[in-house]
Amino acid sequence: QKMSRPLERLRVIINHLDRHPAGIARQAFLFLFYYFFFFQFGRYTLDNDLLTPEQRLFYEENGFLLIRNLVSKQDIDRFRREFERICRQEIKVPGLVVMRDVAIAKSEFVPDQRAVSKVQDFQEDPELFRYCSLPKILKYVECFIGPNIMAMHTMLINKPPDAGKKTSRHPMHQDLHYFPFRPVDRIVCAWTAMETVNRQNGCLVVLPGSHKGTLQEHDYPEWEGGVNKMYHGVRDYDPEHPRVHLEMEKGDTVFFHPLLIHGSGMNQTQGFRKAISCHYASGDCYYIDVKGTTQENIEKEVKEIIVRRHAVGDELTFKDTWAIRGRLVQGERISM
Ligand SMILES: CC(C)CC(=O)SCCNC(=O)CCNC(=O)[C@H](O)C(C)(C)COP(=O)(O)OP(=O)(O)OC[C@H]1O[C@@H](n2cnc3c(N)ncnc32)[C@H](O)[C@@H]1OP(=O)(O)O
Ligand SMILES: Nc1ncnc2c1ncn2[C@@H]1O[C@H](COP(=O)(O)OP(=O)(O)OP(=O)(O)O)[C@@H](O)[C@H]1O
Ligand SMILES: O=C(O)CCC(=O)C(=O)O
Ligand SMILES: [Fe+2]
Ligand SMILES: [Mg+2]
Repeated sequence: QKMSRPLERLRVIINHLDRHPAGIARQAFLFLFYYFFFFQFGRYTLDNDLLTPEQRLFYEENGFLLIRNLVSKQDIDRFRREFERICRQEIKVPGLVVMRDVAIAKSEFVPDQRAVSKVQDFQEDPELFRYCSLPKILKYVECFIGPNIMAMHTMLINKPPDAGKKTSRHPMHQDLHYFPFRPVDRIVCAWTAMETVNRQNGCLVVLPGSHKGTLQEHDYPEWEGGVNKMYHGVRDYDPEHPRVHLEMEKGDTVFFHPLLIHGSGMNQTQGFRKAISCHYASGDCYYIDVKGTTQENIEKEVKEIIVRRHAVGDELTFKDTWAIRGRLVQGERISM
């Protein structure tokens, strides 16, 4: 990845000054350089002994960091077996949301993985939830959000072979759209490939640096073949914007900022592309009221589903739906 222009220029100046070591100008520039450097560093990452300066700078500039081979094959095989047991309905997990692709949602029911495009909210499944507490993952998460860590949202995505209507795509979006908590920089997603994930089977696609922008308005994209429930995309998406396809191998894990614009392409293979993910927030985060903001439309949809599923009324708030699912995995639960 390319470094930002201002940083690149500063690097050039510093190199130049190093060849002319005397003088006040050098001191002044060095001071400014390090001031700028730490200002940049402090925003999206925290002081830690794990990330190299290059990795830190990469996340600061791009809004994501890919760590190869982080989760072991054995762990991933165990997650896969647990997922298959859920699909075969051998176990029932309280609170679990099972979603079928919109293209097959109304077709005949078959209890195997072909019917399931993702499961969400597996916090009550000890085997799958092990993913969220893996020390290898938490060590990285701490670099972004600090030592108090809540697992807020859990998901195993089983992107199905596209049924011909491109419904297997996930539109470009910012995950913050779904979250009524802040501050934004103390939230991070860990997303681990459970097998080779490439352009063919619909890898993640990201817009590097988009995390420096603000939360955009989201809506259903106007896709002829249909869109999955709650798969909102950024409104006025510009398909010409430079994108990066994140091709990953089994166990590779990407950490990304909740404002990073990302999505995933269509699955053009016959396999079910699997990934497991968790969104973490600091235990010191706080809930916000999304009334009057761009997030009002997703709040409304979530409430409608909750009311249908649990036959409750207005007493359960958007905030409550998150507080109930959140689980502390390290440190203290302060205000979440
Ligand atoms: C950062 C992170 C938070 C980002 C995200 O998670 S983005 C995606 C967010 N998505 C979600 O939260 C998934 C929400 N999905 C669900 O809650 C469920 O899968 C439901 C859509 C409610 C379906 O639940 P289910 O138990 O299958 O209920 P039913 O079979 O009775 O179906 C109820 C009505 O929903 C329809 N439906 C089912 N699956 C989908 C689908 N994939 N896309 C669009 N519509 C769908 C289904 O046809 C039925 O419609 P009607 O017969 O009522 O017209
Ligand atoms: N109108 C749109 N609104 C939001 N997101 C979109 C829109 N069109 C495409 N996307 C998203 O852009 C990303 C890339 O899509 P897609 O895989 O179709 O393109 P691609 O990378 O050119 O594919 P391929 O690798 O097959 O050439 C996906 O996340 C997709 O959902
Ligand atoms: O695995 C994918 O396709 C991406 C899913 C995603 O970004 C999300 O659910 O928020
Ligand atoms: Fe996402
Ligand atoms: Mg594609």
